[in-house]
Amino acid sequence: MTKRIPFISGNWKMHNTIAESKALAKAIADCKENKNNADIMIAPSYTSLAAVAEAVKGSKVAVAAQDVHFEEKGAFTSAVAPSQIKDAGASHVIIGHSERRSLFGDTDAILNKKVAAALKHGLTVVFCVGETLAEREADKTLGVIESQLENGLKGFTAEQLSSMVVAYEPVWAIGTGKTATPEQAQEVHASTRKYLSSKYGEDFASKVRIVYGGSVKTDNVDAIMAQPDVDGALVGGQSLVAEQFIRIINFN
Ligand SMILES: O=C[C@H](O)COP(=O)(O)O
Repeated sequence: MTKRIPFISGNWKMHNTIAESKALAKAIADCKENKNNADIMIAPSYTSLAAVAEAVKGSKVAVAAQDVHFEEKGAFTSAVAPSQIKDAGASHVIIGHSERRSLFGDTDAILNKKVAAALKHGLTVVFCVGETLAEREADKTLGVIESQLENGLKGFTAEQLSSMVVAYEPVWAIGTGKTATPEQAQEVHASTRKYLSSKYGEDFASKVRIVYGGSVKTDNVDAIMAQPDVDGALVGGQSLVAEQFIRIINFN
């Protein structure tokens, strides 16, 4: 079995001033404790991207934007282009977060264009999928996730997607304190890997990292990370406190 490097990421959402972001980023970058040798990524607000990229320079911490627009440049008030994200020092981008899907109208078709734009500029894509509570209760979870992957990633080859990370984030577990049980997470991760294998081949599926997000905390990360198909975490709330995020990076 391929050994996948754990991927522990923090999505700071709409939090922190530039000064606060710099301090948090520095505290994470300066911490030499990384016993799982995990890849680490943090996603500050656009306003803090450049300062955070500067603060973590030379460390193992990668910087991500929380979204990207698909156009190269032009009259798109408030949008940020992939080249601008790169220019600010980010190497990664989160695409398809459920808050983007539900609050800002990002459809599968829009997300597909965002993935294309990000890949064109060499950004590593963290592609988010996940079901709502109603969808889970209607037993539609696996179908919903397959359709988000199918439509969001339409047209790309395994080679193009080779650096992509998939984040499974059940919408009902985000910021609610409700976490999927390790078994629930494992079930979805395993079925997602199976789907990716049927689409992009076994080699791709054995290497792609599928991370879990949704109320990951210091007290549940160990059990979640113990699941064979869970390769990391996308952490919201607890990524805003250096001590907690560092504990999550150093899961047991
Ligand atoms: O991107 C992160 C997720 O939305 C999880 O957020 P949370 O850890 O606050 O539930």
